[in-house]
Amino acid sequence: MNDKVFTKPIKKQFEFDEEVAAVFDDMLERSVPFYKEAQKITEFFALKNLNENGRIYDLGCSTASTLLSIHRKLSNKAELIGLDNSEAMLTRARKKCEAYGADIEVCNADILSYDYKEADVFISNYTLQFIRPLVREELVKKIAVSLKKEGVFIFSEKVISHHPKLNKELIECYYDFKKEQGYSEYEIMQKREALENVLVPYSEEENIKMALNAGFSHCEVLLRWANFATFIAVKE
Ligand SMILES: C[S@@+](CC[C@H](N)C(=O)[O-])C[C@H]1O[C@@H](n2cnc3c(N)ncnc32)[C@H](O)[C@@H]1O
Ligand SMILES: O=C(O)C(=O)C[C@]1(C(=O)O)C=C[C@@H](O)C=C1
Repeated sequence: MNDKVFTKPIKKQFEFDEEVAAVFDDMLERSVPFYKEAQKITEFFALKNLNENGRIYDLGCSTASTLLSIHRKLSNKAELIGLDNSEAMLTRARKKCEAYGADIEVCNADILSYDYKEADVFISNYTLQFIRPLVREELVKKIAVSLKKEGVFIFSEKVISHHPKLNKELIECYYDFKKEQGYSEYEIMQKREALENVLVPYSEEENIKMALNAGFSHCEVLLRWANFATFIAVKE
């Protein structure tokens, strides 16, 4: 279904509710530049670092698109677990997994308080930005602790620049992308307002620093387009 959520005046802050979940796959493909490429690169590095009988967690799995793409390429036995706290998203995730006959566990859980088991890979695409900065680093620490030695954390985020002129241009560049995707100026502004104080992006450097502070030995960018980036953090 086509995303028309912001064609009408907004009444509340952005939420992953029924209305958003119903159009979410279209919203992401048209709102995140190179979304499919980010998913492919996530899939590649996730599979490279997954051991036989290993475990992958996807934090903020939404409709399970990423885990389904990993599942399609899986050659060994592994546990794929998606966590999300939006039942509207999870209903769609379960339907998709059933339709593809994919053995993926999707749970309604808060990624901040979940009791993680040891895992080979953690993924969190476009989700940390929705976690309050005060607790975001605590969550990344929890991920680092729960990863096996040599495990990886792959995450994608909207990013900002601390160079004011460049930051303004990055946003302009992004809005041009959205217009090309068929969003009107009105929809873009409405969504911008709804996301205010809900989506709190860090810069590329701040994301890397956060991962290093949380106990990862290395973190770098795998993919970046203007104000969107995919990172990999390695535990040694
Ligand atoms: C932008 S979407 C993620 C997109 C998805 N990872 C993908 O690549 O298709 C963010 C998701 O995080 C979930 N979320 C936000 N805060 C959460 C929390 N504290 N616990 C669990 N899920 C959360 C939302 O419900 C939403 O589905
Ligand atoms: O549309 C925007 O302005 C965005 O920031 C895109 C974005 C994201 O980056 O997570 C915001 C909310 C939705 O979850 C989908 C995509």
